[in-house]
Amino acid sequence: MTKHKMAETFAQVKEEGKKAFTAYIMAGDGGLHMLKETILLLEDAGVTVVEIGIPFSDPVADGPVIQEAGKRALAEKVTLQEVLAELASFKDDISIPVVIMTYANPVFKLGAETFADQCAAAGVSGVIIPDVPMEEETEFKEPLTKHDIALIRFVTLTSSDERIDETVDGAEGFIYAVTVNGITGARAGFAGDLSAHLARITEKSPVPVLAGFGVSSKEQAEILGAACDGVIVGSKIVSLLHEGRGQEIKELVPGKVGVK
Ligand SMILES: O=P(O)(O)OC[C@@H](O)[C@@H](O)c1c[nH]c2ccccc12
Repeated sequence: MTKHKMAETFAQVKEEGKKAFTAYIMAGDGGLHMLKETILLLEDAGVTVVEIGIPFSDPVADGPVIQEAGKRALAEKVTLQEVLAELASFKDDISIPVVIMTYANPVFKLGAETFADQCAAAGVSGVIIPDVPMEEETEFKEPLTKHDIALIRFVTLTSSDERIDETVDGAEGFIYAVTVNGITGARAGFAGDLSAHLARITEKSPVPVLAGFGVSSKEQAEILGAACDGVIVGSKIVSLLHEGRGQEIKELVPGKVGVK
């Protein structure tokens, strides 16, 4: 798939009266052979997009749950290249768009061109590199653009209006709207003005705006989703999969807006 295909998927979800639901998983947690099965389980659960994390030794933005999953995956010696090769082997058997989440270092090591080529061969629609700010994205973006793969940008709670304008200008795939100040992980509550913040970004953005960090229940997904185009759920999904409770993931995914 490509970023244009991903855009079609988002449009279809909207047409169905639903919000997008992106599920983050850690590649190699439980073994790389589990990847296809896990993606099919997410598809069945009604997930819109799967965000596949690549295990990394120094995951600065990851909270404890994702860090532990990364350690388990690293113990399996799973690498970026292996994940992309594995994905390529079954890409025609899955139907939801795939986004790769990796830090800059593994991409540098592989080379941005090779990385983009291998993402294309793996049918990847988008890439998230959280430690690469917009100002430094060009060398990653150019080779991805050749393959019609999106480089996804972040907006944070502290982004000024001016910064939001710059970020949405030329944004691709979707905007990752970070909902808390800090690292990933489940949280009980959010700032009171979060919905207004999300609505403001959504109004400005040419691509869907998805809210992520700390979303761990269907109720939270519904509340945040109401102010933007959907949510991203990581730690909760990673925990459920690790505990062998993958069947419960469907209970996190909201149905049609306004229908309980
Ligand atoms: O785990 P949470 O709080 O549900 O948040 C999603 C997040 O885990 C996932 O998108 C992610 C994992 N590692 C990251 C690093 C940076 C930004 C985002 C991420």
